[in-house]
Amino acid sequence: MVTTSSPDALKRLAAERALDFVDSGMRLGLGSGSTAAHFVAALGAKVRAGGLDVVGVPTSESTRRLAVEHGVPLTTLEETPELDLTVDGADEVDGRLRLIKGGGGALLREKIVAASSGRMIVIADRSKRVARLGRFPLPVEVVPFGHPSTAVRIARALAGIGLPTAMRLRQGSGDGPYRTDGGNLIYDCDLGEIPDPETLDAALSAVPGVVEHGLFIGLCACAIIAGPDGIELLERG
Ligand SMILES: O=C[C@H](O)[C@H](O)[C@H](O)COP(=O)(O)O
Repeated sequence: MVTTSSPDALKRLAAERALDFVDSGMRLGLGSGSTAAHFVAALGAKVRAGGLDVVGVPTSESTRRLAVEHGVPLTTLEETPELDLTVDGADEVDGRLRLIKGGGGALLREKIVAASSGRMIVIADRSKRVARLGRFPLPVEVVPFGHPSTAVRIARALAGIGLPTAMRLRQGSGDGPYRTDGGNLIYDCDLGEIPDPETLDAALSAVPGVVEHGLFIGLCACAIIAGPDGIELLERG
């Protein structure tokens, strides 16, 4: 039984539980964000203790640095195109294991790594579990070339399926817009509840200039959700 409901303690609890799914010899995708950081730390501790022989592909430069710091051996998708398991966080998870990701800007590499994995497990605290996706602004990654024009076409695509069109270009910590690890830009879309994520997925993917978006559909096989009363395991049937 968990004695604290602090979000960070719950994130760590979910991350540590994910270690049960990791076996020696596995090729792992290493997610990004604060929950995934707990997993990388726990994984590194087990590797350093000599109990685990794994390699990992990081989904962001920050995860790469963290993995090095914690002694997790790394590889790349160029060297290791197929992975066994990815463990990653999420901004929202619904009951059908559909996700919104990309709050930290790592959605493109995260989706490539998850799609390259035999299995994706999401780790999250209870606040991420939703009945319907969309309260969290949906990140849409676009190439810098002509991005205001791409934004107009994203808005038209949203309006075409009856969704709100409010969006904003994500700002960086200094001057200018936020840049992803791949040098792209992100528009965060305030959609509210998304009635049909699959239709939205198709509509956004069809806009030239959109590199990727934060809806992850059909990728997650299992979610480990930690709450003050314990862990809930959601698995795809
Ligand atoms: O781009 C960031 C990733 O999709 C993260 O996994 C997601 O934002 C969840 O992050 P956190 O575990 O920090 O809430």
